[in-house]
Amino acid sequence: MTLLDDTLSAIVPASAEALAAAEARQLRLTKPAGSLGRLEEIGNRLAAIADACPPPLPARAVIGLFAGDHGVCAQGVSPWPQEVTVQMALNIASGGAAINAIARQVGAEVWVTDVGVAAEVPEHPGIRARNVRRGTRDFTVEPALTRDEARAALEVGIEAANEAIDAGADVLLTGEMGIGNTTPASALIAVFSRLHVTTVTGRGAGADDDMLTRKVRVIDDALTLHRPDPADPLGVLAAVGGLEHAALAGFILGAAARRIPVIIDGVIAASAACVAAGFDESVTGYLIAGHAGVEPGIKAALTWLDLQPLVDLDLRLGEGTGAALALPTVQAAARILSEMATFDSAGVAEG
Ligand SMILES: O=C(O)c1ccc[n+]([C@@H]2O[C@H](COP(=O)([O-])O)[C@@H](O)[C@H]2O)c1
Ligand SMILES: Cc1cc2nc[nH]c2cc1C
Repeated sequence: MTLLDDTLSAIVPASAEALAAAEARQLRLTKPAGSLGRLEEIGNRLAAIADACPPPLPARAVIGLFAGDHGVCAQGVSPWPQEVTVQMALNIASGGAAINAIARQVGAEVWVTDVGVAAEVPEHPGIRARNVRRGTRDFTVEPALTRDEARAALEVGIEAANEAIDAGADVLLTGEMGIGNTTPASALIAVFSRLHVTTVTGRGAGADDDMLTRKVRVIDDALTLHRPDPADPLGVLAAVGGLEHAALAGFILGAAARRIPVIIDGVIAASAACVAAGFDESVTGYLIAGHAGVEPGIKAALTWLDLQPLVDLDLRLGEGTGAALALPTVQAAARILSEMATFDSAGVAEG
């Protein structure tokens, strides 16, 4: 058995009993029924994930941030040069990126992993060196990855989840950095959601009209060339995915196998969540969608996964920023279920 097989066999659906207990408890807390809106739904989801009502407070957060490069950049799908991936990975590892500022604010750790950066990444105490290959192949010409490479990258993500949880993390957040990675993200979302490429493709880190048109054509051509089968998620990843997309899918699977909630970030994370759900649809019960974002693929993917985003700040950065901003809301949802008095205990009359 491989780590991927072991992880998949450990995943069970989130608990329907704990969900029902949390729904019932919400009605006994000192507030009009339903008055905390979607916060109640998040709390109930946390109960189902942990199989406990009230759920434990998700106090120790680790953002698994995976960096990778993309052969498809040769087709002119990003306005940024590929070397920005390694430069930003180093910036994040040194604490100077947006995600570091937000993570400090919300009390989350950022774990940076090189799973597929094209350039040689200098040794850095803040970067976990797990490079599977130096960037994907250009998927307009050949599959981005072999199945073995895709599996290896998935397992890098599973290992990161296990290490974070073993170190005490009780909530995981997804982050990534990779110039060009919105192109494979849209390709993956098109495959799983069965929506047209134009519906799920956006401007990424700043594509103009011409570049957006090219991006759609490039993805369309690749899907025609490879005909990826959504029933074979490893094959889909290999055909049109990315190393960080694979690692993020593994990170999600690893969390679900350990019954730990995962807050997903933007379009890259949403595409990885589609891959993870392609392996086992019960994974969706362990997910919380951090934010709505600007990329159209996010909405398509979240609809496919039956998730609603928590915050909506017109973000289009990635790195895990939207997931990190959602963390305090998720923590508040858990506290509501565990710390509020009931009508009985507080002696408050019921309506
Ligand atoms: O998370 C998102 O929704 C998101 C939306 C647009 C851009 N990004 C980030 O921008 C980079 C990819 O953009 P691009 O245009 O090079 O494909 C990559 O580093 C992502 O982290 C991320
Ligand atoms: C500067 C820069 C920072 C990023 N962070 C995530 N994606 C990014 C893309 C660019 C270009």
